[in-house]
Amino acid sequence: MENLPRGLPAPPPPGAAALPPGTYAGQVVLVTGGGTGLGKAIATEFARLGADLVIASRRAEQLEAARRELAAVPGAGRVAAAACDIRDPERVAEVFDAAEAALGLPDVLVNNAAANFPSPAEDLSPNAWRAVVDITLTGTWFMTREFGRRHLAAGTPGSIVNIGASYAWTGGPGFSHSAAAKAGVKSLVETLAVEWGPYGIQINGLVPGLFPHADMTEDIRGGLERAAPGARDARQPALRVGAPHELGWAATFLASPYARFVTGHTLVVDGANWQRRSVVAPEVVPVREQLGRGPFGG
Ligand SMILES: CCCCCCCCCCCCCC(=O)SCCNC(=O)CCNC(=O)[C@H](O)C(C)(C)COP(=O)(O)OP(=O)(O)OC[C@H]1O[C@@H](n2cnc3c(N)ncnc32)[C@H](O)[C@@H]1OP(=O)(O)O
Ligand SMILES: NC(=O)c1ccc[n+]([C@@H]2O[C@H](COP(=O)([O-])OP(=O)(O)OC[C@H]3O[C@@H](n4cnc5c(N)ncnc54)[C@H](OP(=O)(O)O)[C@@H]3O)[C@@H](O)[C@H]2O)c1
Repeated sequence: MENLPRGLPAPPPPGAAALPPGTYAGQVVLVTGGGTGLGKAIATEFARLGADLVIASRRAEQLEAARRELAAVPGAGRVAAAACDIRDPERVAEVFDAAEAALGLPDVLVNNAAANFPSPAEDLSPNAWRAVVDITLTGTWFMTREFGRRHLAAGTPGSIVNIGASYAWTGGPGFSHSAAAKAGVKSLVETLAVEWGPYGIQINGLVPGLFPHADMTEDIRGGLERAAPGARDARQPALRVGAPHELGWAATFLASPYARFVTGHTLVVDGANWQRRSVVAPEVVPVREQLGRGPFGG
């Protein structure tokens, strides 16, 4: 038989559950950025397993639409939406107050919200840098801090999943702000797993590879189109990109009772794309050129 490359098999279809039904019944799960893209896919898998959900991000209208969708997932518990800019620690505390009053202190926090746009490093204004680092790293810290303090005060266990990116290890040409912030997010996982483990708080990272979805920002979509026009599957060792529900399965596993001894770990779900380095890698194309920018200062 011919040994043709076929890539990694497709996952089971959306709607299948990776854990026993009701794994999260009676548990409250808070997902930042749970109204769009991968955050919504992650929230969907928690809903399918019976969780009560809180989704939080800035745009109330889009959150409300997602809230309705999530409430309709078979097996879902109650679903609440909270408009929140995670850069604002007071608003973050209010969201936890409201969640506690309505559903109970979240047992699981998924720090999924992040900000990103491609740019040559030398073009970034101080404010552009701050916007990305403040949302991705500092916002993640504000959410984590609030969650940790409340569990420490109550003497209850909890589980945190931080969504990362593989350029936390490799660096991210064209994404200097986001790569630096994601490296900080990964470092928080490693620090807090040790610091809060004695109090029963588990924290892991979860890194998506390339997971295209309908909510991708125009900037990211445009960068992707320029860098990888057409056949994206062929550019992955798996010969396919990720399906958002696959990431949801990984998140529900990491925060579940079946992964209680896994902490301080970052799981990469990318079909080994980030390992694809070689001394004869493809020709170097400067970031300015990849982004269709003219000479700096020109
Ligand atoms: C090399 C390329 C390869 C491509 C391959 C793709 C691979 C894909 C990999 C997949 C990885 C996927 C990973 C993911 O998907 S991560 C998730 C991506 N999703 C988001 O980022 C959603 C949220 N994003 C936002 O709200 C906004 O984009 C930002 C982050 C801006 C925050 O909004 P906020 O309302 O807080 O801020 P602001 O509007 O007041 O702006 C603040 C400052 O920022 C400057 N600013 C804003 N935009 C740009 C810009 N485009 N170029 C240069 N600068 C820009 C702006 O001028 C201002 O600076 P100044 O004027 O005051 O100085
Ligand atoms: N898609 C991929 O291929 C990929 C690859 C690697 C890593 N990731 C990571 O996966 C996660 C989700 O990304 P995505 O692709 O699903 O992108 P997305 O749809 O653009 O999601 C970003 C979410 O974060 C929320 N958000 C942004 N700024 C916020 C703020 N200040 N306060 C509260 N919420 C905020 C956004 O909602 P509002 O705008 O309403 O606030 C949005 O729901 C991110 O951590 C990203 O870095 C994605």
